[in-house]
Amino acid sequence: MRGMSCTEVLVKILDEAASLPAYAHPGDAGADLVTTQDVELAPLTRALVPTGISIALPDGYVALVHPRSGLAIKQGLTIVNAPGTVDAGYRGEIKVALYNSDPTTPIVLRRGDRIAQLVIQEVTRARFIAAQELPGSDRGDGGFGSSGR
Ligand SMILES: O=c1ccn([C@H]2C[C@H](O)[C@@H](COP(=O)(O)OP(=O)(O)OP(=O)(O)O)O2)c(=O)[nH]1
Ligand SMILES: [Mg+2]
Repeated sequence: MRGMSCTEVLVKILDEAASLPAYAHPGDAGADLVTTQDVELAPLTRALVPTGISIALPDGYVALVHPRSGLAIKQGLTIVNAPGTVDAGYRGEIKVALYNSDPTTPIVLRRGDRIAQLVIQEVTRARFIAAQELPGSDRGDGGFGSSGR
């Protein structure tokens, strides 16, 4: 069986509460990110939360900031712009736009809590070419439920 490929990514730690993104299990796609701030999210509010790291991705890669499903299901914690896009050239601190989707219960996060996960992926860039006509396809312009439930 083919193993998962592995790419070196330089990480700068910016805060004492931060650490290298960590995979909980061998084979995991998502490496957990922590918050370096205490955060209290009132119901139906959002906040941009620092992770205490910046990274240098090789060209041709992207880091996607995904929610953690446990926090999402148990507390309603999600990410407004999920998945967040960290461009290869970005050298600033990675931040997470957290959202408390629960209508009644605040969410309390403590410095060092794992709040999101980073998925590293190879990407293709397009050379966009303006065209008057597009080649036909089986789907055509059907979408938005056109195939039925
Ligand atoms: O969840 C996220 C999303 C983005 N970023 C950082 C890295 C990314 O490279 C940069 C810009 O993100 P994006 O392109 O999504 O935001 P924008 O609103 O288009 O801003 P910009 O004009 O800076 O591209 O912000 C994060 O730290 N976390
Ligand atoms: Mg942008």
